Amino acid sequence: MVDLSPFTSGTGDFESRKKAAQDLAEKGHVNGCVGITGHGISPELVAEAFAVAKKLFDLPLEEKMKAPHPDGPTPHRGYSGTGRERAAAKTGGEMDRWDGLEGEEKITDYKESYEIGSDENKVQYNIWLPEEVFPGFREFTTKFYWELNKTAMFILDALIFSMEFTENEVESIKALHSGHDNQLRLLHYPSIESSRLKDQYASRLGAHTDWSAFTLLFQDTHGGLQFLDRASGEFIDAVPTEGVLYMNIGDMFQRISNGYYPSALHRVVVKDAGAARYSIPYFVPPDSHGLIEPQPSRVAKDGRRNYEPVTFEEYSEQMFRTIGVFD
Ligand SMILES: O=C(O)CCC(=O)C(=O)O
Ligand SMILES: [Fe+2]
Repeated sequence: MVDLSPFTSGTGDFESRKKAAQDLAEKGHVNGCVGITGHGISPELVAEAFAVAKKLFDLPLEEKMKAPHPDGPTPHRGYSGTGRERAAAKTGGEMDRWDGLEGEEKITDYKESYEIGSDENKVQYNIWLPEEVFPGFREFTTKFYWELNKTAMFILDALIFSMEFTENEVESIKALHSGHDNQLRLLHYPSIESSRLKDQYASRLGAHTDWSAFTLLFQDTHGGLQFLDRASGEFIDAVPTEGVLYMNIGDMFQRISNGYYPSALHRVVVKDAGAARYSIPYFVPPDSHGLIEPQPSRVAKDGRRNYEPVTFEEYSEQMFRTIGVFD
């Protein structure tokens, strides 16, 4: 756990910010993930977001399908129903294990999602439900998106501060994070029948890293999110804790930091007797055309550059071609 209130409160002096950043650097360096307190997002707003997500997923399928995620990677927006091919592909090996349990047909009904971005993003353009299907959905999720971006920018400040980058480097990294390429995802993992629960650690979302610079994650009380502990090779629970949001480093900040912060490998397993689970990830990538590269001051310290420059757009396309999934 890291307390980032010196960054979010607007009152943190240099010393308290420095301490918080050092704490972040020490803990985040281990597995690329930390729990964050003092993040500045009110519990009421988070509760409202979960209520909105539940209301959305409770709608009849034909209503949700009025904002369908298109085939292909762009835009990665709108509603994705359960059982899309890409979801199964993402869980790769772990689906086999799950399938083998009862020799049932491939289980596909385990996750549905809705992706939201900035209305100013013309490439990843939003796909909204007609207003009458869910009055207020667009307004609330847009407000929530920009509230989360404020916290994301404080976290970016803390990450940058913790790396002791030069002033020029700080400015160039910040300039790459306008917020218009972020992605708010509402996620629902339906409940799983007890007859299918022989292996309560069966997977809901296979192990992966995010492509973002970093990701914020809110989850309900059911648990299931796990991060890889790199030293032991074991997955450890990100225990749902009141007031805590989990932050994980993604592939882009791993590159920016020349690998100082590792991109966190994580997955979601079934817990809590297969109860339905809701979660809300918020991905914070750099703007798609900006060049992402290990910062020279860090490269000088490390004595080598661990990654070649790439834009987020190139990287996503490359990843998409390799694994055929969107995120
Ligand atoms: O549902 C979760 O807790 C994690 C979701 C996740 O890792 C993702 O969408 O990339
Ligand atoms: Fe993820």
